[in-house]
Amino acid sequence: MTADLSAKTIVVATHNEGKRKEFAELMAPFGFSARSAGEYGLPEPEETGTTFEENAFIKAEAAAKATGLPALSDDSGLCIDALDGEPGVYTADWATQSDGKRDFGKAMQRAEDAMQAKGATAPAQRKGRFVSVLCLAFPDGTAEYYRGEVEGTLVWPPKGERGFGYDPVFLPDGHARTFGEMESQEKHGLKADGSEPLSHRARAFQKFGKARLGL
Ligand SMILES: O=c1[nH]c(=O)c2ncn([C@@H]3O[C@H](COP(=O)(O)OP(=O)(O)OP(=O)(O)O)[C@@H](O)[C@H]3O)c2[nH]1
Ligand SMILES: [Mg+2]
Repeated sequence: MTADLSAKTIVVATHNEGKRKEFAELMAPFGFSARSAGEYGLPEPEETGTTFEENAFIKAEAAAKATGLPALSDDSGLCIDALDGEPGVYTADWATQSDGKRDFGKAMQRAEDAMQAKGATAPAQRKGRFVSVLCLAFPDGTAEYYRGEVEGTLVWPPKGERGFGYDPVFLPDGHARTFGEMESQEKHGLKADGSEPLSHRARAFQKFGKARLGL
């Protein structure tokens, strides 16, 4: 297969239901059939990279090779300035328990405790960003990357029941509500006027859409 998307089928190389839902909503207007790696029964590859790009490539390449289809992955995380960028690529690991299940209540508490230990109590000392790197990989081994970031402040206690992961403690700059309090369209919907969307993943997806989907 050549490195194009003319077949209008793409594997969403994720096992995270929250991401799968966001990608399905983002891709629907472009007429793409988007099935996730989980739906293809693919195993979750080990993310051994030390950068978002390396891990995004591991996931997309594995899915493209296994299915013979173009695959789009997302490697993302929360980088907190007071913690020298942690948890960063280890954002999911901070939530992973000894039984392999994820507990984001505990992960948010761990981030909070780490900030408290650094004396980061004032909002200005609690800045951070969500980062998303998308990798589009083809069965022929070629790959390309799209990065999106959103700046914000870490708040405590968590607020809101929507979204996933650390959304309830992330207050994006210029907004009065956390990601956890926002409707999905407000968090990651593309804007009709083409202006920049809000979430890190939507910002990366907008770049992917401009390069590949005729956005
Ligand atoms: O509150 C959040 N709002 C978001 O918008 C968001 N995007 C990513 N994350 C968290 O960052 C880690 C990524 O790890 P990650 O890229 O390895 O993904 P994952 O392991 O969940 O799925 P997969 O795509 O690898 O299969 C995971 O802990 C996610 O919960 C977010 N948290
Ligand atoms: Mg992962």
